[in-house]
Amino acid sequence: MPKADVDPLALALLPPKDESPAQKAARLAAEQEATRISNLIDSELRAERAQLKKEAQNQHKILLLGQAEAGKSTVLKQFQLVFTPNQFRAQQQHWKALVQLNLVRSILVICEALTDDPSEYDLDIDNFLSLDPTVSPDYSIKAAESLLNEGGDEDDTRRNSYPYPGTANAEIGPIPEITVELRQLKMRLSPLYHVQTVLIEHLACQFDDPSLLVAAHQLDKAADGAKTADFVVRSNTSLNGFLGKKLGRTDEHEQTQLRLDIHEVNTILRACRNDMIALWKDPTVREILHRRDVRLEEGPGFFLHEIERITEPNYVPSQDDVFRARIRTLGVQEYSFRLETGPDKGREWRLYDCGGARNQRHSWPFFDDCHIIFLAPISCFDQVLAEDRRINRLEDSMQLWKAVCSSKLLQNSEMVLFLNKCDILEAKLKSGSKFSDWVPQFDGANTVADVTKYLKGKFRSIQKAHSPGPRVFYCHLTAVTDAKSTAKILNSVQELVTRVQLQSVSLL
Ligand SMILES: Nc1nc2c(ncn2[C@@H]2O[C@H](COP(=O)(O)OP(=O)(O)OP(=O)(O)O)[C@@H](O)[C@H]2O)c(=O)[nH]1
Ligand SMILES: [Mg+2]
Repeated sequence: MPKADVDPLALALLPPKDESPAQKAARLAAEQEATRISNLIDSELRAERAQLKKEAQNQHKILLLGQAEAGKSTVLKQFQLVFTPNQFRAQQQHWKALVQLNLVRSILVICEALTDDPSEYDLDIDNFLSLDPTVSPDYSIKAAESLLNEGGDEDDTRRNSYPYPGTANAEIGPIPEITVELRQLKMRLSPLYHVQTVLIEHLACQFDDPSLLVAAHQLDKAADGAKTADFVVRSNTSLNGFLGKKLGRTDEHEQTQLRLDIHEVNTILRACRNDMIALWKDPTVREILHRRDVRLEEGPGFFLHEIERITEPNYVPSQDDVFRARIRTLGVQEYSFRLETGPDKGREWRLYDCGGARNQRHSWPFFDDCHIIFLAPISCFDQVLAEDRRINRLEDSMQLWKAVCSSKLLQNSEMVLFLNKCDILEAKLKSGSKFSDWVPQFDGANTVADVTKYLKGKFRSIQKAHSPGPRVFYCHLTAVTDAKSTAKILNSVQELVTRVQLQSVSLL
């Protein structure tokens, strides 16, 4: 045989030339055993793969997508209430610290606004309440003309720069004088900075997320001028995991300390109750907020109308409080449950709640066998993204919808669009905000019916133009903080997903 044709590996595996019969028998036995073990591993792997495939077929994956504050985490809570109500109720009390924190943050926003020295007041309200501290200081938005322009490219030359009226920095007229009484009130409420720190620490333990502790300490340091810091729920924390968790610390002393701190929080909140109510009711305060264009009522986690109830000694969050409590999602939060009733009983649902801020979207997990619930908050037609103040929020939702519809990986996914926050839209239109001031092409009446009809048409045409293949347009007008109407919608989503599954099985 020519030298080049010799396989060096085969040569190396040849038995030794001087192998004795006993050595040969031992070698063959060892080879046989190795083959048996290899076959066993192969068959175990095959069985495992088949099991995973079976489980995947028996599972529905739903991605909740949309920009920050669209309502995705709220839909997740609604799913929990509709499909695993016992679990939801069992966990209701765990939301208490978050509701208290939302309330305290609102009060501190007001305290920050109570200054007549403009150099002292540069509070970025969106960030203070919920979002990234790293936002652009540019308070312009895209031209309304390009707002609903379907192509929606990123051409800066088509942007109109004009001041955004919904920001804290857009001061409208002079600030009324801050009376001695108000200054004293503000002083008496200063222990709330400490309350805020303790609550964040407490939540950090519930979430088992030390980075929240960092946020708490930053707040501590900046107690006399806290302007940033955020509270978040991170990926790899499942909702079930977070809420089911006991205080995460192992050290008994620390746990006791934390409980004492929480006791202290409740005491301080009760002691500050009347001052908080007085602050929120004060006409001068309202005027200052108006002048500074701080619109707390429209923001997330607004509990100022319920100070008395929330500061009660035995306060337990109501169902409604849970839906209104605000915490930002970072990364992807997973939540799974099995249907307890109906024809699809036993089927596992896996929901993926994705952080919607711009810097979170790269981690959205797209699967080729999932369905999408896309939330577009339509009340924010006159607002900009907190993380990029050049971008109008409605425009951002449309661009995002376009990107999701265009995805090739998602071409077989059903997409259900929730035009959300219809309740806020209604209040806004009724209070005099004109949709056509922001969307000049809109020539309908300034009513929810006309505005939603118009927006439905826009989203429908984006889907039609950008989907890789034909796709049915499923759209609901929602206010996902409302349990009753949302339950109906989630049931119809469940029926849709089940029907699609049955169809795909019958096609196989
Ligand atoms: N009034 C009203 N508030 C809503 C509605 N949907 C959501 N919210 C509130 O808006 C805030 C933000 O909702 P989330 O569900 O946390 O938003 P998200 O999409 O998960 O936001 P990220 O986690 O930042 O991506 C919460 O305080 C909700 O209670 C709605 O339809 N109406
Ligand atoms: Mg969220």
